[in-house]
Amino acid sequence: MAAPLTKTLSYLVPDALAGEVRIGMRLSVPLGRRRAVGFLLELTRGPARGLKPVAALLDPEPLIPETLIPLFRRAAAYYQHPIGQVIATALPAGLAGRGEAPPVLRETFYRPTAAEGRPRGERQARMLELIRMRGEVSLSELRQLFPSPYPQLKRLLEAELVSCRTEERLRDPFLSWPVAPDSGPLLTAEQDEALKRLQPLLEAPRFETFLLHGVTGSGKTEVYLRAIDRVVGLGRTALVLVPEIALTPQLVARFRARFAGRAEISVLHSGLSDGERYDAWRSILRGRAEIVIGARSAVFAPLQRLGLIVVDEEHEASYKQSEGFRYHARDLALLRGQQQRIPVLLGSATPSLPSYHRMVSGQGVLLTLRERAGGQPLPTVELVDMTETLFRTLLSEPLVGALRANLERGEQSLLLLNRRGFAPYLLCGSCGRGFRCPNCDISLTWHRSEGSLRCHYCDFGQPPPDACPACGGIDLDPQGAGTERLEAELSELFPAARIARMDRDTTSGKGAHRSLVEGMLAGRFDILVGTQMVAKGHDFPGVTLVGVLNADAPLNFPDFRAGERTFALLAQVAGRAGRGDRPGRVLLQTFSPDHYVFDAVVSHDYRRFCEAELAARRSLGYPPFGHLVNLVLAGNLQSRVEEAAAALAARLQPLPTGVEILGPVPCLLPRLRGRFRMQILLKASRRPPLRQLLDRLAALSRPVPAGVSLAVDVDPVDMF
Ligand SMILES: Nc1ncnc2c1ncn2[C@@H]1O[C@H](COP(=O)(O)OP(=O)(O)OP(=O)(O)O)[C@@H](O)[C@H]1O
Ligand SMILES: [Zn+2]
Repeated sequence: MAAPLTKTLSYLVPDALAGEVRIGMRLSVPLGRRRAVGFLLELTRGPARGLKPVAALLDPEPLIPETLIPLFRRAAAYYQHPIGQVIATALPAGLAGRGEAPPVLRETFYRPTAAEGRPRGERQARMLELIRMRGEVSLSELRQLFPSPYPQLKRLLEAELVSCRTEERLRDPFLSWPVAPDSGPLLTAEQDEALKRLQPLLEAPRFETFLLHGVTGSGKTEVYLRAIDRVVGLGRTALVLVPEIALTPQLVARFRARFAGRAEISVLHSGLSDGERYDAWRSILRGRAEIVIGARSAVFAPLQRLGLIVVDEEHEASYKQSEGFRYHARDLALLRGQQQRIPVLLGSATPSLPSYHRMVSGQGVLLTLRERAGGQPLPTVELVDMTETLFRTLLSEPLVGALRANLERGEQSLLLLNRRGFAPYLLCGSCGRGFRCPNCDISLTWHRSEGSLRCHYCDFGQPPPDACPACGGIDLDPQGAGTERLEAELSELFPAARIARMDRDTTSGKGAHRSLVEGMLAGRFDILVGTQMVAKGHDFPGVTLVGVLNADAPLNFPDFRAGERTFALLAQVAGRAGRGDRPGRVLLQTFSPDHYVFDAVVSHDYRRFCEAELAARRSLGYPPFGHLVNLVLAGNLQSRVEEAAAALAARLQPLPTGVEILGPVPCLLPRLRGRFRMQILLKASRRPPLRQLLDRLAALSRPVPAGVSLAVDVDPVDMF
């Protein structure tokens, strides 16, 4: 059911529907006194006693392929989430609700007929000219160029100067990035070797996990392309998961260029409307797309005859959904591979510790690319010790010098400061009062160009007051720096430089991110400033200098993964340097140059970092050596949430042997969007006792009182 029920329900199929009903269809069924949407997961024969009849079938054909049903079942059980809501997450929006599918779009196309002649009206004549010139023009385009074109079109049709045809339109706006077909470079020896290892499983699929660990710029994408080419050539389909599709225009373009005219690619991205998602789902289901590229939820794409799943940048935290159904797409990709008996290829320059650990403990095949594809060296990485520079300079002298030299040589630079806005705080110069979000109780960030104080968690915003509400003082001081301030400072330092900024604020508009990428590729910018977005996957051959402003900032995050995350971020951003003909240089500004993370980044030694980090995790029993489940309670009344957390912790006793309970304690963000939050962290070295405890939790009637919500986060990734 598309309802928060943990169990599945049985209904009777009335004789009238028996001929048409099939697994994977949506049904309208009675639930209590109302009607609800259900998903048909299983058909059995048996006694009908006590069963209510199905009211209607909502789909003429199954909407869910049978192969996905075991995935939904396992995911629901593993993440302790109602199966109906699991399915609802997978399906295009709207289909789990009242059952109304978005209308199928039809598009009309106009073509010239053989008839010669010129219509009388000026508008008609211009339309006809366009249609003749182009051979065929769609109604939607005509509507854009000629508002309300219908009367003229009608006359053109009547005069038999044009003809028209209508077809079902599958909407895909991602198809506009221009591509030139390409057949791919000669493989490097390492790429070739990796493909040889993959080959047998592409030909005769069975489940296996491959981890492609390739240094930045080693050409992992090329390995995916060749592997998929093989899969498609054998008549099977492939699924490619990427962390965030809107930030991956280059990868998508490479796929489209390579498969142009040979295989249909369906791109599932966040810019799709509900209708477009529905179209994409249907076209995949009907086998019209051989290759599907998409973010997290694409792991459920209804591909048939699947032959390979690729998970690019598999270390990315965005593969984990952080609310509702809290699944991890990489883990579900592995599960799907196992269920459908096909290989799964994980790729990254900085693989996650769990994936790396799987390989070294023999649960998969490690494929390594040690060299960059064009033979370029990895960039040199240098530390700038900020404890030795003057207090409060944002840009150190060495970094300014390197930027200047790069500008003089006409080479591009990229700067990372992982904080958007102008300044993280605005403080009253007289009394020191700051401004906090009324909903989340954290400091508001000063966005100068927007003229507002903004919360980065709930997006609350307010204009800054003219005077301090506490003391009436009028000089409010921005403290610290974000990307907006960095951009401003750079423009003062280098007035002639062409500077662009890439962060959530500058890329929210349609096509904005893409035009920044295109601008960098075309050499229209000298310096690109941004948050971690600039570190992701870009292949800008012109960039020779990378600078990181607060390289140690993420180390201070109170999370056992802080080291792993910092390493990944720094290694990834460093890897943007020197990908073209000229060598790259990286400067990391840090207040703690002695931290072991920096050794690993400077020496590009991923393995040594992993070994050290794994040893630490092992001694503390953290993943991948232990398993975590976070229970997050939230509500409007603090005392209620506290009491509920204490009561729940008590009800979990006695704990199965091997399970530890940490808390209840307030969450790292004790208030978020106006709700108070407490967490109970469960930790175990083995899964079975943890599972046993979760089953007990699921069986509790009313685990939390009214007014308090409970979220179960299995394998949490962000514990804020
Ligand atoms: N065999 C090859 N010969 C020459 N160039 C290649 C070859 N394979 C890939 N390349 C080029 O090398 C560059 C880097 O490739 P790609 O972007 O796939 O690297 P990557 O491994 O994904 O890097 P990162 O993890 O840093 O994003 C691209 O410009 C690509 O076209
Ligand atoms: Zn807030």
